[in-house]
Amino acid sequence: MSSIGIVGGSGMLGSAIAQAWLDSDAVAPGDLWIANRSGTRGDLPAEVTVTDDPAALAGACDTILISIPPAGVPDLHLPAGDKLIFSVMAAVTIADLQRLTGSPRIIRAMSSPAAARRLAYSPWVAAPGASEDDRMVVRRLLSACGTEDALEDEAQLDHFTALTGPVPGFVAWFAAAMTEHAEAQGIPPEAADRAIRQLFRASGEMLAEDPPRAADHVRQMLDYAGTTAAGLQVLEDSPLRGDISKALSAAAQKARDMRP
Ligand SMILES: NC(=O)C1=CN([C@@H]2O[C@H](COP(=O)(O)OP(=O)(O)OC[C@H]3O[C@@H](n4cnc5c(N)ncnc54)[C@H](O)[C@@H]3O)[C@@H](O)[C@H]2O)C=CC1
Ligand SMILES: O=C(O)[C@@H]1CCC=N1
Repeated sequence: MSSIGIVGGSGMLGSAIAQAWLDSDAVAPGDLWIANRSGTRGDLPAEVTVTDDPAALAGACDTILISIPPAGVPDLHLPAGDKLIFSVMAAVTIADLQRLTGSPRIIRAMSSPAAARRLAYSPWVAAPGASEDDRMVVRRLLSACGTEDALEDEAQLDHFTALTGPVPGFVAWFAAAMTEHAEAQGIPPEAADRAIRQLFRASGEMLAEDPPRAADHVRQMLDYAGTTAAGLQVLEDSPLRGDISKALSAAAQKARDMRP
């Protein structure tokens, strides 16, 4: 593969993606460029080129991933001609990316730091100027980070910014609530912590298997009509489902409000 650069490649998400690419051999270290604010290498292998100049990276690389905070976008100088640009930034639209880089070949994705474990979910939307080859390149690069899906409606990426961008994100809130409940019952905090971490590890693996789907698991437990069903019925009768939807909508709205 030709050179590929990550602007913001030492940040939380950019470094996770770089690690996935290097670990999976999707990108050879000698083909990878990283731009960050300081130009410092950190733990990156010596063959990776590190720069504090995004324009130099854009000059050298055929494919450029942008992963900087949305607030930094107005100050970013990244003339890219017609190179392939792809972004995992929240809030920054395909139109913004076209204005920023001048390139028509844009693919906008959402991903997550779970990429470091090759467990990210990365939905993406291509601009009309992106070719079939461009789509294949990005599909391969995002597959190296976990699973990916091509979508048609760019607006849905704001919802994925809420749903799957943060890891463990909203799931951590449920784990914390269960841990607090266990502690409130007098269970020693260390045991409560270990118990709930193990529960979420096992649940994650079981839910990743398909089928059954999450809703089918719930239905099976309700049908079993045992202890779990008694608790689940309290949730079913509560406003929690609507509140979860409100929370995810607020996060998606924040992404829309953060447009640079
Ligand atoms: N951290 C997360 O969980 C997720 C982050 N994202 C998105 O990823 C993007 C990056 O987020 P994080 O990695 O959390 O940020 P971060 O703050 O950890 O890292 C940002 C990186 O960008 C570099 N940077 C900033 N401005 C730059 C510039 N003008 N030129 C070169 N390098 C520059 C910084 O040196 C740093 O390495 C954001 O747009 C965010 O919305 C998306 C999904 C999840
Ligand atoms: O919380 C945030 O703003 C970032 C974007 C998506 C996930 N984390």
